[in-house]
Amino acid sequence: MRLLVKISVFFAFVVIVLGAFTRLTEAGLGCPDWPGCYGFMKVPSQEEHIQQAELRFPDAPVEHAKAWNEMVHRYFAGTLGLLILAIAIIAWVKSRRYSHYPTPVKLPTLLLGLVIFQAALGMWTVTMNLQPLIVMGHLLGGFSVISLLYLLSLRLSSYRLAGGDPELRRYRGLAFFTLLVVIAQIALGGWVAANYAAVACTELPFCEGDWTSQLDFSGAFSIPEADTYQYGAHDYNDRMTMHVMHRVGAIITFLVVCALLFKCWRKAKSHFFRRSLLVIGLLLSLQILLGISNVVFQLPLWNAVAHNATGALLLLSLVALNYNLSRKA
Ligand code: HEM
Repeated sequence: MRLLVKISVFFAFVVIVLGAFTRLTEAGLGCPDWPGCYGFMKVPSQEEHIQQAELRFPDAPVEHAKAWNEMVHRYFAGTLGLLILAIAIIAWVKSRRYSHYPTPVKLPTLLLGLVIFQAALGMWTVTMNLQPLIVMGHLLGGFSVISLLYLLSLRLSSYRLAGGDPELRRYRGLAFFTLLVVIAQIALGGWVAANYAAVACTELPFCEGDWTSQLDFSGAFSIPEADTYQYGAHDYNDRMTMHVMHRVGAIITFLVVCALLFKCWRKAKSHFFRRSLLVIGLLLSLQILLGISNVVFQLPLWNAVAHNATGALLLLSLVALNYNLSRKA
């Protein structure tokens, strides 16, 4: 089961990266239906199938590259769903057969429920034409799945620091608060991405022109009526406000994470904790650099994919720190 969970963490990471790639190549609606693609289980390629597809969906001509991006994401996500199902079944069976050897059951069951909900969000992403709340929810769902899988993998591994570090345990509250701040920042990033607000503010450190008088907070967190949300439905002021919120969030996140790292570093005695603090610091710096490059270079594809992937890794590094701070054995 331990190996299966580790493989699933890796798979979840691949699914997250493929999800970002799909969105950024504007392939979110590459297949207008779900779970198939134009009614087929793979992208239609033969002439006769393409004709059938275009008869079924006259408003959505087949674009092979986009459709394949979307389908590869779905195949990997489907495989991840099966892996999580297998983990849940193994956990249930083990906990019944070997009651003297405790096997986590609640976490695998929660994961199974979450991955089913995540599949539903994937479907609504398509059927509701990229509604931003659904797109952001799908991003957060993916990050939740990988976090819980990683937590399960930590629970199944033996602790490398027997007894933990009692000096550091006092920072559990701060570590948990930092985790919540990072989750909020990820949600803001998801909102910017889902509303195509990345290029709504092109200067640093803040936006061009008289941006302060154009801020519109209620507009930024509303959802306008629209037939499709591809390429965004908000006006400039709303998008610029979303973008500014994510930048302010980045400053707050930076300060809170640095405070945690600074306090823990002074008390940490083991290499184990020092290494994990270093990893968090490196991921935070990389994430901020990638965020700034998103703005300076106007959202290059691989930069934006890397910003998403590093966000996931930063989250995992904080999940691990939180878990290890409270772990005793
Ligand atoms: C700790 C800091 C940060 C975290 C955790 C974070 C996280 C995220 C996440 C998860 C996304 C959504 C990615 C996606 O859906 O593909 C995002 C989007 C974005 N972030 Fe950040 N971010 C951080 C800092 C920054 C900074 C400092 C900037 C710029 C100054 C920035 C600029 C952007 C932009 C422009 C997007 C939209 C990208 C797109 O449309 O794909 N981020 N961020």
